[in-house]
Amino acid sequence: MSPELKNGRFVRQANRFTDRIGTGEFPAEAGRYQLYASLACPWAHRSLIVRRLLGLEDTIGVTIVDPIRDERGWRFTLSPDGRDPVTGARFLSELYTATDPSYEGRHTVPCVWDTVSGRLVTNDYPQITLTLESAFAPFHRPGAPELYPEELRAEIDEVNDEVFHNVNNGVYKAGMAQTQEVYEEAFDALFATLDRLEARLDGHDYLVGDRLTEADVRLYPTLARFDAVYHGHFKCNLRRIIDYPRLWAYARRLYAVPAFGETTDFDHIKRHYHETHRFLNPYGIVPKGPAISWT
Ligand SMILES: N[C@@H](CCC(=O)N[C@@H](CS)C(=O)NCC(=O)O)C(=O)O
Repeated sequence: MSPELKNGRFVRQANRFTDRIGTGEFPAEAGRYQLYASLACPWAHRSLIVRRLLGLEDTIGVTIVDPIRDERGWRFTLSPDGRDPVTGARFLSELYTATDPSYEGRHTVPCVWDTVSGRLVTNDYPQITLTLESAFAPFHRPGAPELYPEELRAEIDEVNDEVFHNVNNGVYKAGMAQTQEVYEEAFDALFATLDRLEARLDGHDYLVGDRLTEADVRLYPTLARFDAVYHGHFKCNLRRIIDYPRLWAYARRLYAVPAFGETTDFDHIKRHYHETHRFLNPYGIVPKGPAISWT
């Protein structure tokens, strides 16, 4: 990653491709779109969880990138011939360039490719899960959960906002900080929010409305990566998730759901961060621990 830094502060780039499936030239259709994801990336993890929860595996294909990103970016080296089976590309960047030859931002996952027009529709990760929940509703499996119900949206949005700034992106702000002050600010906000979430889960299995929602989908990927990566690599070490009894029980409860557990790959997670972020970990040594059982 080439972090976006302003005064020692990590400021995440805006999402460049923001067309929406279900509008205009991009109708929701089975077999038309391909999702590109890394099992290491928390933003991509959300979309893999929702695809699986809603039973969209046969509707939307997925290509998983190699967990290690080198100077050429995400690669399709998990395929036997090193090429994405859908587009034939070797690097994710080829999909970005095919869509906009002048694009100069980072080539990020998750993103969604349209096989009909041969271009990227979106790399707007907060919108991707909402699109799977709304535009693809006709393709959901019977009994699929409604993750963003109308009556809970205001509360879900409020929780998501705090979780995004202080937790999902908060760990990156702490980990990428280049001044002590910026680091401590992110660190304090992160643990203050984790404390609030711990209190919020008192007597509740889920964050909002006593049911599984988009709020849980967005918090979980950060919890899954926390003790294995963020605690050490990003210096988020006031406490671990296993030190929070309710958050830890909640994280394991979600992990037991196949859509969460089976999309959680600790090997990709640990190798990606420690081997890719050489500016934080110059020798690329991957820690052997921690010994934590999620089951
Ligand atoms: N699209 C967002 C979030 C997605 C994102 O950051 N994905 C990371 C992986 S966790 C990525 O693909 N990074 C590629 C790069 O930095 O070159 C962004 O641009 O910040």
